[in-house]
Amino acid sequence: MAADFTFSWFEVLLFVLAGYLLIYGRFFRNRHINLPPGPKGWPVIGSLLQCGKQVPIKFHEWSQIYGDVFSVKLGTELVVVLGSHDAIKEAFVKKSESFAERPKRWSLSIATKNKGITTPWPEWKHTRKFIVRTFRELGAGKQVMEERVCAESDILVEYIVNNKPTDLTRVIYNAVSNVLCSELFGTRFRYDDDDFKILMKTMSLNVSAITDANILTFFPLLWYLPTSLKSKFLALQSALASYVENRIKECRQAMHGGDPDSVAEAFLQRDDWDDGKIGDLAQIGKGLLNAGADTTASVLMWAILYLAMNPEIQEKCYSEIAHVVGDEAHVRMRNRSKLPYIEATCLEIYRCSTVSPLGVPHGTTTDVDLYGYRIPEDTMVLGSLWSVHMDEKMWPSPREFKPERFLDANGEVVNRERVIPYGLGSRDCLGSELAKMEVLIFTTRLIQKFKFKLPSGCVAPPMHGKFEFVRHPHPYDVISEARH
Ligand code: HEM
Repeated sequence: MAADFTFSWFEVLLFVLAGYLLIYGRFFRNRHINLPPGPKGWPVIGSLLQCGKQVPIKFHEWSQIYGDVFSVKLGTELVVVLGSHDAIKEAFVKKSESFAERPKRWSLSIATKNKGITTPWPEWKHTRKFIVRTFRELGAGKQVMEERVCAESDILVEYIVNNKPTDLTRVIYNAVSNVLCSELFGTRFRYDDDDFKILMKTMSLNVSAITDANILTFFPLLWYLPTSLKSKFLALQSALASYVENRIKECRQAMHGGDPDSVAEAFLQRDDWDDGKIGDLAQIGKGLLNAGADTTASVLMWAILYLAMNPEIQEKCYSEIAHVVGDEAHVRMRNRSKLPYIEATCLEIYRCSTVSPLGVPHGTTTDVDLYGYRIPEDTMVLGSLWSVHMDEKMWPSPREFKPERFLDANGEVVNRERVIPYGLGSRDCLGSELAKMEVLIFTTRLIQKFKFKLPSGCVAPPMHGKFEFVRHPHPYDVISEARH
């Protein structure tokens, strides 16, 4: 219990000293290594203050000063940042074995109980492979996934209030979370279901708790102190895990014995399944909810904002969809090649929104050489997707929203491989196939049904967005005018 811990000042001082000696032991070891260059930070806090609130923008500036690979001290943590497409490819694809871990840090280990996927858990490879296969079977094989996304996009349309300035964040979150629940547990929920409302509330609190708890990664000694940051973070993680565990138990009761139609059912049908593993499966499910809902919802919120701010682009998208599939049929993944302007618009949405600007931290499995520098084992490595997507040499006027930059003179889509919202390599986004489907089907369904406009006289929100763990747009109201 938090209140039972009392320390004298002398004990605190001893504790802090011991901790920093330990950490600086590592620092002195690293001093003799040929680390990538980077900004000089202060003792103890490193360069945290220089980063400010717009960390990816600062990292982009530093990559222009120090090069494609630079290092920075954040608190007590040495972080290596990869600031270009080439550097990310070199590390995460070509030297994937050395960069494939997640860093062994307390926040990650405690939050995941060292289980799940986004975790320094020895079994992550095995688990990841199984989930990718299950998603593939639900997606490509039986097309259950696409049907579910189409059905949810129609329900979303019903919930969107016409002609009244409205913030759509909540309904968009409901829709993408419901798709995830369908994939994970085989059931969707009514948006007014009490259990679903609790899940939504817990997930939204969890997003801020994860962002706030970042500081604990950079000052790991804080984990030993009974701070409210830590207790809030742990309480929300455990609430989410027990929610998932209850859904898995329901799923087990409803199992029909045929081909699995959800991730939970696929696990429950495995030969090596026993009920003692239910906690592990809950951690896996929790990880998928954490990783999949906020990111996808944020891309869709950016999409609506960019469309509302660019009526001509919105109309071009509508005309192409109306011409190729009409007003009623859903756009399907197989239609993509016939919809180059839509594909270009989605690429531009991904690029301009870059909702995961620094990806998920990687950890080195061994001392490794990169671009002539030496990176020590278990160093935190971040791929700056923001730098890739804001590279002026590749994307002139990178802050402008211009789908045309992805179309050549013949109207063919170009440079799609230079947009990497899902990362690269063996730890890239595990849910990317589902997410791509959701972004395409939801965005096109909304364009088919509505004309989005910013309320007259209203100033667009600041477009730099809020850089949290996920990059969100600032809250905004939009008018959704029904087309038919
Ligand atoms: C548009 C939406 C999404 C974006 C932009 C996105 C982006 C990313 C990125 C950048 C990473 C880190 C890659 C790396 O470490 O190099 C990642 C990892 C991950 N994503 Fe996504 N993601 C999205 C949706 C989803 C969805 C829907 C799911 C689940 C169904 C999901 C599950 C995961 C998981 C589990 C990981 C960690 C993989 C691992 O550690 O091996 N993501 N995502």
